[in-house]
Amino acid sequence: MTIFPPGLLPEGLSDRLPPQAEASARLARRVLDTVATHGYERVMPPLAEFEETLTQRLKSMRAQDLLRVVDPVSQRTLAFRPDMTAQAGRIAATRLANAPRPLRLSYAGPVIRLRANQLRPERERLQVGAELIGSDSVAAAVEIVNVAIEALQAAGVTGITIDFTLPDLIDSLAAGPLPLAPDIIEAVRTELDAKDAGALTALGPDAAAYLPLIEATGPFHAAMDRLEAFNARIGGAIDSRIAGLRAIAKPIGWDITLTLDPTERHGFEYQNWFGFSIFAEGFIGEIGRGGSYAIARADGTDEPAMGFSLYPDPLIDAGFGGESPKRLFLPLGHDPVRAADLRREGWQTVAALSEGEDGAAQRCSHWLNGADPTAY
Ligand SMILES: N[C@@H](Cc1c[nH]c[nH+]1)C(=O)O
Repeated sequence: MTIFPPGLLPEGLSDRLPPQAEASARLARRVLDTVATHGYERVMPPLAEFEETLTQRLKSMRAQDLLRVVDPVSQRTLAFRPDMTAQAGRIAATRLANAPRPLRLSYAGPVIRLRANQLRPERERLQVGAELIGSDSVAAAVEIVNVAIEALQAAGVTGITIDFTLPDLIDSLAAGPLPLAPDIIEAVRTELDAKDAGALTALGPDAAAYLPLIEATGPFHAAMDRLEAFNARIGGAIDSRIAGLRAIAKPIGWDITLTLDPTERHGFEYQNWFGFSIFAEGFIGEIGRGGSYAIARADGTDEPAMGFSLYPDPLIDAGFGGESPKRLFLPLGHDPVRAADLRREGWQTVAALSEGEDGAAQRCSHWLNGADPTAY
């Protein structure tokens, strides 16, 4: 039998220790508090569900991304949640089906994926987010993007970039003004993703019609001009998308960098007309994502929704959410009434249990010297 070293954890799973564990909770709290000021109310779905209920609700949530286990009790396959958006959708479609719309829900908790991605080796990540259920309008997008920005700013994040995308653009163009044979749609998507103009042209004239989309990428205003030129060439087929993007961008503060990548689809498996990625200066990869999507109702119809999720772990690693608490050592024989007063004033106290303990070694900045906290 293999003996496991007691400190060994499965690949991609790890502990958060002091002080990061507290920083993580604090950061989640700040985001939840910010979204609460905009009317979003918290739900706490379970860590695992029946695999079917997770995959059914959101179109194209792929079963192969899920970490699954067979439940000995129900004999059914359970899956750890990879994304709480699907669970908020399930709650909205079932237990809160009759709650008035729009329904504003928020959530925070760990999510688990089968495989880590190249940028981050963790399979478990903290996800904090908000979902606006009942609308996927431009007004809903404006609210969601701005609430996401405000939540990050409340957490102390600066240098924010929002990258807009139109996740179902290729599908809708292919079904309308720029027809593509079904067997080349995927190849067109791949080459647009790779921004490989040569390979796109090589797929034939139908595919080459999509070339201008490669150019319509980059800083928002310049990229939008190129997207508009493309739109003019296809008879205004994406007028409403363009108007929508412009309206969403308009109220965003000058301190936020806006970019456009209309064909970006990485991470947008279920979003439809609108998607966005959030980046922060100094961090590789996105720290959040959001967009519009459809939730399947029990009667088979769809309900529109819009939301965002943040993945704050890289921020926590970088020290966001950290605060140096005022930590006070209480020597043996201290005055407990005074200590209680000081706790009410915001001190964290560490009481000696035996003679000869060292408060500084307990990471205390001060010790209680009579009635006065005294710095070490
Ligand atoms: N949950 C999605 C983002 C999202 C929230 N709501 C809509 N989209 C993600 O993590 O990629």
